Amino acid sequence: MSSNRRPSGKRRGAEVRAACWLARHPGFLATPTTIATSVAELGPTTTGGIAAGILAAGVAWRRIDPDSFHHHAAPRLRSVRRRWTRYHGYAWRRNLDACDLTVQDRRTGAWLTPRVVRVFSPTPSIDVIKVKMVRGQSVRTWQEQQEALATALGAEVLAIERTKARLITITAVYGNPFADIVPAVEIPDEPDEVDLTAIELGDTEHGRPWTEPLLGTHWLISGATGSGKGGLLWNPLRAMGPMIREGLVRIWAIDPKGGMETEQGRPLFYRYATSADVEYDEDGDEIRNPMLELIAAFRDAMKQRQEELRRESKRKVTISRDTPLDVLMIDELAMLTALGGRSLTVQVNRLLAEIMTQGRAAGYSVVAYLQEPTKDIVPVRDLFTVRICLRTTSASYVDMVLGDNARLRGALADEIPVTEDYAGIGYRVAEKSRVPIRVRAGHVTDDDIAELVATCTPDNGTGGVVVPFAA
Ligand SMILES: Nc1ncnc2c1ncn2[C@@H]1O[C@H](COP(=O)(O)OP(=O)(O)OP(=O)(O)O)[C@@H](O)[C@H]1O
Repeated sequence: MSSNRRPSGKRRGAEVRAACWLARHPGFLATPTTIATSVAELGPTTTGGIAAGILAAGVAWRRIDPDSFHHHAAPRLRSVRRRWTRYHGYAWRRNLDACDLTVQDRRTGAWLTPRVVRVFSPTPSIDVIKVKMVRGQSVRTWQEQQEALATALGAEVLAIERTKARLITITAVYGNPFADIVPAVEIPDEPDEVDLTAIELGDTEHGRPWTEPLLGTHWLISGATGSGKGGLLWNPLRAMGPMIREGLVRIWAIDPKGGMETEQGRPLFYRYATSADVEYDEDGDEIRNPMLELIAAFRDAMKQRQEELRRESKRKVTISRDTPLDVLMIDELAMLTALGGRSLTVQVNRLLAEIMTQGRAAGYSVVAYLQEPTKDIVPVRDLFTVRICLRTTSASYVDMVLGDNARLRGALADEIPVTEDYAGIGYRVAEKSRVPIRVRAGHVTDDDIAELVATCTPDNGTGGVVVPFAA
């Protein structure tokens, strides 16, 4: 039965409110109680020793295994600290007051302050704050004050969305953790220094190396024009340089934008095709498309490798000169999967679906770059296992690349400013927790590419000879 009762106008008693508050914050009583009990039972020296031990263990954890510390402990500690410093008490109330986000109860005259229910700070620059709105407010009330609230909180950008009845989620991004350009990743000296399960691409916002696995995965890199996708093409090549040189990794490169972006690296590639190689008849109809031929040849090579593995009763490839990691890199995938002629797009989508569903165990990976990640542009989108989102032109693209609710959890890629200061900055999400992390690709200059070509050109490369169509 729905209640039509109007609010009584009476506030709950102070003791009831205090009890409710304590029920919501059990740690507030539990912590001093535990300390007091420990002091009474074990004595102050032992209690102090335990506390120092816990602190020392935390410091040691951070020093010995910073990645796992940043993944597991730091977000929790940071969330608690921020909850009580940024989003609590007088500071929180004053900020909301300044933005007209507190509401006066007409009957009691009391000022009602929207309550922070939960704070999660996955990284030092991202806070996700769940707030319970007070009566009379809607998500629109908050969205209208979005800019004022960002200023009051000192955040660079905010996103506000309704997540449940009366609950909103505010995602706040603070500052730019990448004040300096990240240099291009180093080219290792020898192949055994390359880890194909951790290819370095740049830095995370924790100041740690940003790595992604390539063996057994397919990468999708999405970003608007000028967002810095080039860095994510050249850094992995630099990181794998010695393996390319020794024929342990073979790059099959396709550039549907005519080769402007990739021409400089041509000697590195095992196979290479660009839109400039497409042949037309006198009527302008396409008679030969080497880019399609290259994808078909990649698929055929994968089939052959699968057959060899089957004959040897192996489930997975071991990377060697005879069975290298074959990587198909496609700059601007949309040109082949949506924007080409109908026959081309149908064939490319079919081939890619086949390669991406079967290629991983055989050592065949696809790395694709694109600007618009919608399903009609890239029907094979869901087959990519590693996804990176640089600056996007639409808020909806973020979840398309990084998965449901990635934007709400902090990946505000559509809010990355359109300036070169922010080029190469984007988001990735942690596999298990789905927590977004800000990353920046290393900045690869023409000299860095020239160094790569000079030191890592393989002797088995065809220098761009296009293989015949064997589909
Ligand atoms: N990681 C980076 N750090 C600093 N600056 C970068 C970085 N990556 C790219 N830039 C700069 O940003 C500009 C655009 O980069 P880039 O050409 O790689 O963008 P893009 O996403 O490939 O664009 P398009 O889709 O138009 O080819 C370049 O001038 C480049 O120098």
